[in-house]
Amino acid sequence: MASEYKLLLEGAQQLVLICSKGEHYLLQAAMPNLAVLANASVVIGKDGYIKAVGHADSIRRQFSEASFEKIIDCSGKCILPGLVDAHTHPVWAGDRVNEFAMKLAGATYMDIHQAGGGIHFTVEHTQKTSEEELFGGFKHRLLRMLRAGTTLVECKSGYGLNLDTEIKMLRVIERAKQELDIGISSTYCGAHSVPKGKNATEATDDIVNNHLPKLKELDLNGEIHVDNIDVFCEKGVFDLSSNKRILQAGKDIGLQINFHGDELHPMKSAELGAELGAQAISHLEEVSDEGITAMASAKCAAVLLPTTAYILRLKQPQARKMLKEGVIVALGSDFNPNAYCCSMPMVMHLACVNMKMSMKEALAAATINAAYALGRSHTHGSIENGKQGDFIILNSSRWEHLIYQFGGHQELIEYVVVKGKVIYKNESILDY
Ligand SMILES: N=CN[C@@H](CCC(=O)O)C(=O)O
Ligand SMILES: [Zn+2]
Repeated sequence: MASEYKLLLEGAQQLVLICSKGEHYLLQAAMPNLAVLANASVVIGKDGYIKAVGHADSIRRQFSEASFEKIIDCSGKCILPGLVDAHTHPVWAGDRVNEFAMKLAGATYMDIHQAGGGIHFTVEHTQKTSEEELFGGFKHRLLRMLRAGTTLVECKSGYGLNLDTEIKMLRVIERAKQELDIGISSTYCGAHSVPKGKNATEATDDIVNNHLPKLKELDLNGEIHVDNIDVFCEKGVFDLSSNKRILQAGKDIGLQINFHGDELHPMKSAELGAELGAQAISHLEEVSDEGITAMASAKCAAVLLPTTAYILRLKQPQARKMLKEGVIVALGSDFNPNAYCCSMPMVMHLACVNMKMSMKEALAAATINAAYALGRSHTHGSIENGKQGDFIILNSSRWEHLIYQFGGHQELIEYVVVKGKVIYKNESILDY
């Protein structure tokens, strides 16, 4: 094929496609057969999208006349799709390291929240921090995520609570979408907590009557585009009826419903999400059996967050039961000042050890299923013709090392590629 291409990834020991038939998600039954090719290559076009995937010999023959801007010799290495992080809170100011000490000493998440710490502390600091400074911190965190292999990440507002600060956070996220290579799905989470001076009903009224119309206006004039709407559905925060009003109003202006539910108390959030057509619900440590059934039939993804259950010593979400019942299980880091983890390899490791997922299940949950939770699995989450050319290349001959090595991704991830462009090359990796 005589033509010009952006990138050739050549002769990988393992090319982990995830899926190969255009699936938008994988259920448990399909996960043991995760698509993996041996001695394989990938071609990425000038537009950043995948043009060919196959055995190295066949790609070499097919593209013998073609020229490539860059060729990476992947012999002895593994290629995987870029990881997808389906849940983060990465825009904030103020340091909460002291709360870690409080939790180690026995304080619960709600003890700290009700004493004015937690989200309230971060809100106070985020409200008084400039947009420029917030962008600086956010950019630094996104680069950390990229180096850990994340190429698409969901990013929430929610440390503003008042309209001006929520818009400030969303502008910061929008700027990152324009200026950085990492893919972003942005989420309005103005109902992350009830702001001081208001009760939940007043806060709900403000969101429905003021925040959401403003978001619609900003979208229409091209200033900010938001993808998802989120609420913290929790006892003492926003109850089921406030959730219903806010989430439905968000859906009415075109946002995908993707919210926090059934985390600390059983709230029937899963049942509500299924009823409202939610794309995803996160946490679910306290989900009911009926909620699991409802999510499975509504094709509503469960975004499980192993760092939260670990740090807060919560009961683990029932990943095995959800998988068995046909729920689309995805993973997220929940990066936030409470759960300071930017690494999806670490998240997958915790999902395997603490939630009893297999490595194949964890990888599918951190790629195609996480992309599904963000409504992006037609472009992300697997290595297939026509999808965006996002990859990680491991200096290892078996992909499982990405999960098996506990906190070892710095030594393993040699390249991170977004849209066919090398965004990160780990110069400290030596070939032995
Ligand atoms: N549970 C609510 N929100 C976050 C925590 C946010 C914070 O503590 O700042 C979560 O998903 O874990
Ligand atoms: Zn969260």
